[in-house]
Amino acid sequence: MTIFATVAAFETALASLPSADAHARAAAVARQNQLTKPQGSLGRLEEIAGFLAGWQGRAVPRVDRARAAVFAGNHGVVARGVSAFPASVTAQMVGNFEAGGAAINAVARAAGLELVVIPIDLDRATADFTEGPAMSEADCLAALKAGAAVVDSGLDLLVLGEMGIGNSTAAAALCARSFGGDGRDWVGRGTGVDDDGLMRKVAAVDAALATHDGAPVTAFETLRRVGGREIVAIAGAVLAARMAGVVVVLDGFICCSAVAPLAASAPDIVAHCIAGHRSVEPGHKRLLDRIALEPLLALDMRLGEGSGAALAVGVIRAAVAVHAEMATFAEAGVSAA
Ligand SMILES: O=C(O)c1ccc[n+]([C@@H]2O[C@H](COP(=O)([O-])O)[C@@H](O)[C@H]2O)c1
Ligand SMILES: Cc1cc2nc[nH]c2cc1C
Repeated sequence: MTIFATVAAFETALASLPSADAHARAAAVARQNQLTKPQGSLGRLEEIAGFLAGWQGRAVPRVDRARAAVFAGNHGVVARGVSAFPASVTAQMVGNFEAGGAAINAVARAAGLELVVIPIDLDRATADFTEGPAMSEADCLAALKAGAAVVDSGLDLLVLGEMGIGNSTAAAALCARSFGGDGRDWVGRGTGVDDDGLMRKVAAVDAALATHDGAPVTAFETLRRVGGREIVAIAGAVLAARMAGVVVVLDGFICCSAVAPLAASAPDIVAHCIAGHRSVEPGHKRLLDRIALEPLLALDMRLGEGSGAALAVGVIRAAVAVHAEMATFAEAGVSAA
């Protein structure tokens, strides 16, 4: 993917994002308004059908080929005691994903999603970003490319997720550096740290902000400095999906944090994205407000691994089904208003 060959190509792509097909969207809205229901009565299901129609360029959208991609990475900042779990759990959970035993496996099966798992250099954690950049330029570009590789233009929907012990601290740092605020504004309990762990997370984010203060606040530099490989890969997948016109379903706080540095310079970057759910990690609501996405579900989840986004696919499938299958007033002989 040439847009990830160089940093300049990446930033240029961000500055020239394609739009949805307005004609296909208008045709979908016109069809919705003829279906046997009071106009607007299917609420956000109607909006989802129009949204998919616009990005797929067809008046009657479909969800035949849907993929979930879960990226995994390890984080040097774990040395600061920021997670309730040891870093070794990242690779162990990848093994669990590959064996089919994790929550995402079950939810993906229930939602009719193909699942791909992409561990990125798990034996080579990022550097501790409280002290310097998490990644080299080459490593960050490689992670963007790993993300882009899960996108193919034949997909009807792409669900994104992540696994990485310590990555809720990286997510908080990405949000703070992109949107302002400090550790206290963006940090939460992640996998379930106690009060001391929470204080260590706040301190790590504040230290990272100080260390990288003065460095350029571009999308690439923020990803490279305080991100992690799995998060950068999600950013790459979101941008590649946009270029291919593929709708993305985002998961929780960490997954959504991947778009924070992009949204800071290109607010329209999430125009092809649906927020699958709102996680209980407190930064997630703040982040969704900043990127103006309204989550489909709010089920008090905080698992990650794409689970909330995959669950939302059931709602999206139903939106597409009613749009495609309902009779119009004329077809059913029902009197219109
Ligand atoms: O999706 C979320 O909002 C979410 C909230 C809390 C934790 N997680 C998951 O837990 C891990 C990060 O938590 P932590 O405490 O290790 O930073 C990572 O593997 C995420 O997938 C995910
Ligand atoms: C067990 C476990 C499963 C996960 N899935 C996503 N993040 C996770 C973190 C932990 C600790």
